[in-house]
Amino acid sequence: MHTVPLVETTNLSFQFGERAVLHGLGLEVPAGSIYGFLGPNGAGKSTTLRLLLGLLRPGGGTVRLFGHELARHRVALLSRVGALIENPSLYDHLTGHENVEATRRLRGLPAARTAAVLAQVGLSASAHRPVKGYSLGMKQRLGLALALLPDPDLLILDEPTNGLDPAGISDLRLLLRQLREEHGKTILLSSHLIGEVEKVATHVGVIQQGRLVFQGSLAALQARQQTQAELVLETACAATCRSLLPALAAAQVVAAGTLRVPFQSREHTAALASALVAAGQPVFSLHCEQPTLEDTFLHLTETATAQ
Ligand SMILES: Nc1ncnc2c1ncn2[C@@H]1O[C@H](COP(=O)(O)OP(=O)(O)OP(=O)(O)O)[C@@H](O)[C@H]1O
Repeated sequence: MHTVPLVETTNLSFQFGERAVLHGLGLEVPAGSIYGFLGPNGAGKSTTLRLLLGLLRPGGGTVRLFGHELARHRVALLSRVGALIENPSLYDHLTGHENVEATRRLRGLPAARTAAVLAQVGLSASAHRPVKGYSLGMKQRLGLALALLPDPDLLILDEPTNGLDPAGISDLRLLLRQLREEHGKTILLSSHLIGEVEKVATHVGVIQQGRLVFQGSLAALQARQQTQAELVLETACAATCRSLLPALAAAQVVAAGTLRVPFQSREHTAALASALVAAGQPVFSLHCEQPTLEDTFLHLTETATAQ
């Protein structure tokens, strides 16, 4: 069954004055996903998230949320979205509970929501302490509690781990997973760190200079990573080996005695070793090097820059 993406942009463009910042973006955030929106600083992540929240008006293209056009049903659609775009604005001298209560009343939401969201973000026990004593991670969770007040179906979080220590990042990751798995939320979060996103995301979009250079499941990104594996061969004379064996025609001579060749399969590797020995060439070592997901991410963003 094909379900409508919760967020879908078509040919979305934006410019600040003369400066084009987004070029024909086609985001698709599947319902029930944690979508990691990745890109280096300045790539256009925050601008995109602002467009999704109706805080900026597109220069071209459309934004659809829950299958409906944002420009036409803005209020109704945004009532189903919770967002954390900058550091949450909190009253430091008030308690966590009082902070949530203030926003709840302002928005006319049921009284029971306050305790519910504080529990959801794991702050029930500290709810009656002043926020000025909270760690950055606790403040971030309180910000999330505010975003969760209207019980939104979709959460949009801009760099939610910014400034958090490793323990805070790990806590937040756990919380996001819980929100998805136990409360059915779809989460779109931006980050410039693939290492962070790969631990929590089910889907990934990579943006570079305002263009989407990859979009798909995390598994698809990992599959791309696997296709970039290379065999590294240490031998006596790399150039001789390459000229002797057709299988090495595409190999790269990286040093006098070292060749790199795209990895194909274990069988291909074994055949290559036999052919080298049969051709009288020594094989000092032959091993497979797999790029990390971070290498793949850097490669994606660097390739795009070079275009
Ligand atoms: N108000 C503005 N006026 C002019 N240019 C802007 C404005 N805000 C952002 N930009 C530019 O638009 C581009 C995209 O910025 P954006 O903040 O969306 O990137 P980002 O991917 O979120 O990066 P970061 O992680 O650094 O926030 C950048 O080149 C930025 O300098």
